[in-house]
Amino acid sequence: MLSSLRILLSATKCPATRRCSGFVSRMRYVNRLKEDDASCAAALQNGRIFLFHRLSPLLQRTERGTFRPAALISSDVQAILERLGSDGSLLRESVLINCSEQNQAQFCLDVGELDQEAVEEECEGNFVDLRKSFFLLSGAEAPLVAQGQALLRWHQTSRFCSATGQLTHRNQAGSQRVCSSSGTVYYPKMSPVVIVLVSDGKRCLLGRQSSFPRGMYSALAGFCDMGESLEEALCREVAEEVGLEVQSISYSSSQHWPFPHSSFMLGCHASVSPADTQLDVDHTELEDARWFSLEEISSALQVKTPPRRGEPPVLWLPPKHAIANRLITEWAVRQRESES
Ligand SMILES: NC(=O)c1ccc[n+]([C@@H]2O[C@H](COP(=O)([O-])OP(=O)(O)OC[C@H]3O[C@@H](n4cnc5c(N)ncnc54)[C@H](O)[C@@H]3O)[C@@H](O)[C@H]2O)c1
Ligand SMILES: [Mg+2]
Repeated sequence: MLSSLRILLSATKCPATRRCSGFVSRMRYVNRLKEDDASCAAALQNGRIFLFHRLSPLLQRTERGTFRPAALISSDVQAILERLGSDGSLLRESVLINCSEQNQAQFCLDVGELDQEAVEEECEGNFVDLRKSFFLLSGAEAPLVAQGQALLRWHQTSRFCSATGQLTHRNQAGSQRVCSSSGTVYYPKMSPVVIVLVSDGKRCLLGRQSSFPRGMYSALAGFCDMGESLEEALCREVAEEVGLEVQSISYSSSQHWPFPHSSFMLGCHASVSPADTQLDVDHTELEDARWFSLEEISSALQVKTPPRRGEPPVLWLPPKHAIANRLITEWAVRQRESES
């Protein structure tokens, strides 16, 4: 069946082509910080720090009433830590995220050992659960916070070598951990996940798990099994979850997703024959799956905030930064074009 699949690759913009100036030197700088502890320690002194408390990012409200992640100056964080009774070594546990377009190294730090309210007061912000943050932040900021949280989570759950049981030690950037006994090097891990928007040419297919908020539907997704290609995983997941065989696949884009423990989401579109759209939903995986018309999707894309408790249920979709939203939006645009 796979050999008959049509696989179309879309030309996706490289991040470097968005703004050419300085991209190469910034990336080389970040790479150097990962490899050279002394350079990274120096960069930390002049860097920006994104604070987390038990993996929830610190957000500040802007004058316009929107939210942004607090990017604090390193020396300010040091002063705050000292005022709150930390011995000062905590700052060195910061983990390198990236480098801003202003050439400032960006780090994340979890201050979960300090009193949450005291830090919030000092920093004039609030620690907000990451999932909630995703609905509050802009497109550029959410991935940064997600990356920071994923790195911090990895460090918090990788303190011991899984082969020897001995402690592991991180480098200054936090880009790797090394077993103190065997020298085995560990790098942050992601699980590949395929996410697919299936269409029958007129409608698109969305599903919901019982754990989703009321009324929310998303594209079908599933973890890739060991040894599988992206296409094989996609066909298997669609077959398992809704009992359909896809005919063609086109790649859209990818995304790092911090839930449940860092996934690498590979986003695709797929089509099924209009003559073969009868769903056979596996209810152990999905509470529901349905075909939605362009009209239904267009109005769901307009829903900006989830319905409140007591309000009538409406279809709503994952937030803008979620690749599911992108796939659904892409489908709606193409569908409008083909129907006009
Ligand atoms: N960013 C987005 O737009 C978006 C949208 C939908 C789903 N997702 C993510 O995709 C992920 C996968 O979707 P799903 O839950 O439908 O997957 P799924 O259909 O593969 O079902 C999940 C089950 O797969 C098993 N599993 C196999 N390998 C696993 C691994 N490496 N880690 C965890 N569980 C594994 C577990 O039993 C788990 O309960 C979810 O965690 C979700 O956060 C992201
Ligand atoms: Mg699934």
